[in-house]
Amino acid sequence: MRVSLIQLAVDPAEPADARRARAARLVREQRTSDLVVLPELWHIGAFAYESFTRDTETVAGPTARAMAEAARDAGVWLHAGSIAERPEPGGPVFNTSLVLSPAGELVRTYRKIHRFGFDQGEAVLMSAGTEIVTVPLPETTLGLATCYDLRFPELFRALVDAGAQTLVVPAGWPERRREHWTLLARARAVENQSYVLACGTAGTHAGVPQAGHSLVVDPWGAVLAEAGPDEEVLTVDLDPAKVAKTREEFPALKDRVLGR
Ligand SMILES: NC(=O)CCC(=O)C(=O)O
Repeated sequence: MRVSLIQLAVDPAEPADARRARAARLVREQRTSDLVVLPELWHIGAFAYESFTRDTETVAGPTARAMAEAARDAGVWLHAGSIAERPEPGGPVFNTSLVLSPAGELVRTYRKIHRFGFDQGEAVLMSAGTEIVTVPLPETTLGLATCYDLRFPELFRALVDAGAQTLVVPAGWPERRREHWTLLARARAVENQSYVLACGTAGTHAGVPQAGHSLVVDPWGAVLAEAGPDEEVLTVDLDPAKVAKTREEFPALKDRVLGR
């Protein structure tokens, strides 16, 4: 199973429509992949708080439409990262991930459960999701999480209990906490004996330099590929059978005592 993580640069000087067109072009270039992943809130920037309630969309809006066409043209499963979703005019805004099929259909959405910012930014401007979301693909079952969610192991355990084998984490993670990003991505892979596809952004927006360093981690915790700081596409061939093999050969998940 071939996966491509598109570590997109988010530059405030680039209009959102131009970035959508560029992201769509990059998705179309991944036609040899089975699954393509984009980062969190790439249409506005994960730290561009002033955009959170201003530049909102629905799941039928311009980002979703551009991504549906790109997924269909490339014939790939597409985790299109997340958008600032406002389902109803004047209603709450969610940080919502979109998963599209190779036919360009929106098959699942995930609303980020843990909002970042303590008492500012996302934590006050957006509403929290409540639903654990998995997506069965032909080769693996995805478990969905977003950025700050990476710090909450109980979410990932719940995803594994719901059948997840490949944990997908779009993010807009800052450079100043890059060590946490790589450490936590590997920890979530090891403790859940799952692949982790962690896809961040590049560049600087809202004055916050982004970490880049997207990574693909295998169920044993080995980093199969890691990006640098700039815009880059990481393409990796995964062996979906490795999840069951790892869980069978080192059955730590079966030894759980609490929370079963
Ligand atoms: N967009 C985010 O969720 C940022 C998370 C973050 O900066 C951190 O957990 O550290």
